[in-house]
Amino acid sequence: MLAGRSFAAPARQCLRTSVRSQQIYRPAFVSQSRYNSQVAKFKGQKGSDGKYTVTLIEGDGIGPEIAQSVKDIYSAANVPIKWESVDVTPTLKDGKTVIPDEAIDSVRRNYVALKGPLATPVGKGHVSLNLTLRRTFNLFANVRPCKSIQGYKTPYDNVDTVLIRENTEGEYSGIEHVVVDGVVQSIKLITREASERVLRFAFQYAQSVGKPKVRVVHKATIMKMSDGLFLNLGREIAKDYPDVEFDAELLDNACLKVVTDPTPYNDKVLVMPNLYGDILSDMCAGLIGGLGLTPSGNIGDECSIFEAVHGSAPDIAGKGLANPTALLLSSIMMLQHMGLHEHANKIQAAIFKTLAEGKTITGDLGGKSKTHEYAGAVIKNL
Ligand SMILES: NC(=O)C1=CN([C@@H]2O[C@H](COP(=O)(O)OP(=O)(O)OC[C@H]3O[C@@H](n4cnc5c(N)ncnc54)[C@H](O)[C@@H]3O)[C@@H](O)[C@H]2O)C=CC1
Ligand SMILES: O=C(O)CCC(=O)C(=O)O
Ligand SMILES: [Mg+2]
Repeated sequence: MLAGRSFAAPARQCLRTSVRSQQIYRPAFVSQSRYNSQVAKFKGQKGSDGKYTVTLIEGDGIGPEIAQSVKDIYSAANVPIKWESVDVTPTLKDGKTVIPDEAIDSVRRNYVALKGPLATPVGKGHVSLNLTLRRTFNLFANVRPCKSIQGYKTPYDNVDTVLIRENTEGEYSGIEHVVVDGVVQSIKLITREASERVLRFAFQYAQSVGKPKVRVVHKATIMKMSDGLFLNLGREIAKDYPDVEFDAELLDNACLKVVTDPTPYNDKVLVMPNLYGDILSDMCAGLIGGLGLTPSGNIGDECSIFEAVHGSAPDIAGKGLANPTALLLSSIMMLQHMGLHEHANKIQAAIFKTLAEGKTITGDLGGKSKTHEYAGAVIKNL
């Protein structure tokens, strides 16, 4: 049983099926020593009231509505967490748009944050605050698990994919300039350092959740140097993990195959450059019922920020229609990351029970319930 189990268990021990089945929403660390040092930090953060302080960025659009569900459920479940809400509305500093120092300091102090979606304007306007946060804290791996929800019928009953997205560079850096009028250049920056870091993370993640294979998803046929570097490093690093099988697949083919039949992807951890992970993770969400269901964790050495895969959903914001499950499952990843397994398991079970009952579910899943009604049903099932 997972509850109370330490990450300090040897990697091979983690391959036991009983543990594996419960680890889906749990991120792993690149090394046991890193995990141990993070847990030690969390433990050191426990206040005299027995509670841990966690930074909460409620975010834009549906953010405050779904964050409220998390707060209500956590309070009902007596999770020993005090939320420290911070505002990340960007300000101008030395002519640059920056996230306020109070927010940055809060995440640094608490080591862990739960984040609602942050909207990015198209074209002119501030740079993505999501990316700014990932870069500020060097959150190098974005773990995006996607698992079928029992009782919620989709064309596939057995989706269990895990995608790990390089989180700090690639096209997503948005390094662009006008060459001459009518010609713009966008630079895809790929470095050995960031690629190696996320690739090693993927192998160790595969070991810790008991998936026997790592697959690099790439387009090295076209981007021979950038994706070529990522792919070749994958091949090299695979030699250090002989118990994990390694292969590679072109991105376009992966898109076709995963929507045709996702089952062959269940035994693999997919690892890829930033933009590909962004797109493929929304596609995987579509396989299990949509963006209302898929969580993620941005993992770094010093801090980690957990957030849903989805954005601010302006089309339904402020109407009480949002499904808070994705943010809730992100918070489950967060609790596992903090070693609060018992609370994680209890809330996760209540979420899945509520979804399986199918009586009090939100519109995106074909139900009629409001966000707070669904949260209320989860609380009843705790
Ligand atoms: N990590 C983040 O904070 C992200 C932020 N964004 C930002 O979000 C904004 C809106 O982007 P969109 O392209 O509209 O993508 P979106 O993910 O916000 O919404 C796409 C579709 O999914 C639905 N949806 C998303 N989350 C849902 C939920 N929890 N419950 C029910 N339905 C849900 C929306 O109603 C919409 O129809 C943009 O400004 C974008 O930059 C987008 C993706 C991730
Ligand atoms: O930062 C943004 O605006 C989009 C981020 C996004 O789509 C993602 O992280 O999946
Ligand atoms: Mg995205």
